[in-house]
Amino acid sequence: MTLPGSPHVAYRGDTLHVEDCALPDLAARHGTPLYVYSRASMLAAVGAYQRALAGRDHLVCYAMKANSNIAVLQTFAQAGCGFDIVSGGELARALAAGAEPGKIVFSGVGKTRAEMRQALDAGVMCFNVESEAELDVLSDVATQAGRTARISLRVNPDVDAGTHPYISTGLKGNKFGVAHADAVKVYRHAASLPGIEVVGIDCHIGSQITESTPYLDALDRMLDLVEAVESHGVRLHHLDLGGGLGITYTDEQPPSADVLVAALLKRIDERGHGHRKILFEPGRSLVGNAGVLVSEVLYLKPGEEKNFCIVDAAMNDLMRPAMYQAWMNIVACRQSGDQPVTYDVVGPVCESGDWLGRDRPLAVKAGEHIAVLSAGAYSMSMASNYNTRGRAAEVLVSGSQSWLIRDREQPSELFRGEHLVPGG
Ligand SMILES: Cc1ncc(COP(=O)(O)O)c(C=O)c1O
Ligand SMILES: N[C@@H](CCCC[NH3+])C(=O)O
Repeated sequence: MTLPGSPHVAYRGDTLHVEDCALPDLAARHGTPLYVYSRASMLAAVGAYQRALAGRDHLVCYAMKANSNIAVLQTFAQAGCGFDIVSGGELARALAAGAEPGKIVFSGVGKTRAEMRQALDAGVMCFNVESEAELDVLSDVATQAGRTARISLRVNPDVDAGTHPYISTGLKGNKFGVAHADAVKVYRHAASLPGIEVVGIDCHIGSQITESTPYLDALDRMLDLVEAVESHGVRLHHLDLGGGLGITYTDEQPPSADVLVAALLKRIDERGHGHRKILFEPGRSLVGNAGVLVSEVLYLKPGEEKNFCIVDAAMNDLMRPAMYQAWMNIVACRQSGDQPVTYDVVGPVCESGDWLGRDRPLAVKAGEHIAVLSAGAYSMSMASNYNTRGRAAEVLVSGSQSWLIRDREQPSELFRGEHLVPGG
């Protein structure tokens, strides 16, 4: 039976599989909560971008904040991707996974001097600079290091991405990027600074975007700027169109990556910019539908107003429902013929906000497993240790093969760096 999301996550008979691996078997082998990812799903997703960009100078930089397990990064590095990073920690992870430094772009509004130095020493392709103040500091750090920082400005195009306010980034009121109206001035300043080489322009308007129109509007605003900047003699070699393409959690129908990229390339060509290198920074659309979170049903608790299905995964494992009221599909790993009951699916954490799904029809018993679908992006990467809960294990699947790509965190690891005070 097919489910919304990835074709690689599907029922075979009554049992939910990721590719050829049955989820109850993986749960029995590795315990729960357990994240399971389909490699074929990730490769298909990145392939759609790459095919649409074939024949032109391009780079798909996976926005690794979506899912930063090093085996996931390795998968994308081997597929030819670069990476969009936002911290020194992400740089270290990307390099550990085999990323080519020359394919890394460094985004983020609050890069520290130490992170800038680390990235310069590694030889990243480009810093996506988000303010004039950051530009001055980067010039200083690069000059002191005797290096040149290649930069693009992240421009805030003031376009409404039509998504959740917490994940919209391209409006005037957002903290991200340089205001469109200031960009020419800031580019001219950049071009005058020692240790700085201007190489591109960048924009990222938000996440879980389900329409092409905001992208086309932002692109037009960017191309206007490119023309204005170049009229002042500052050359821009690449256009980085950011990430943000949405996925299907339930009934959303975002454009496919092929369709979106084709529409953007058409506009770029029509406006005479087809010679430029094109970058994208997709995160969610490469990994979101590739992952599931498998959890064991601990207790079924009938209530006066609600029935609760208490599972062993909680908001610390998967924060999206609590944080954004995000709706994520929850299904039984083994379908039974029993009549479904409507439950709030909740975890063991001591917060009323600790829920994974509300009012969900499920036919499950204690000891059986449920799976939260489309949990490959912003799920494990946002997990915390709240309530001193070790983070989940992770498994990568390819066909009938599976690899444990992250051990379950043990309680002793959680207070390893803490210290008792003397004489207490
Ligand atoms: C600068 C930047 N690039 C790329 C992304 C990836 O976004 P998404 O996962 O929605 O594709 C993000 C996160 O929204 C971002 O902040
Ligand atoms: N964490 C958000 C997306 C954030 C995008 C970060 N730039 C989500 O789960 O939807």
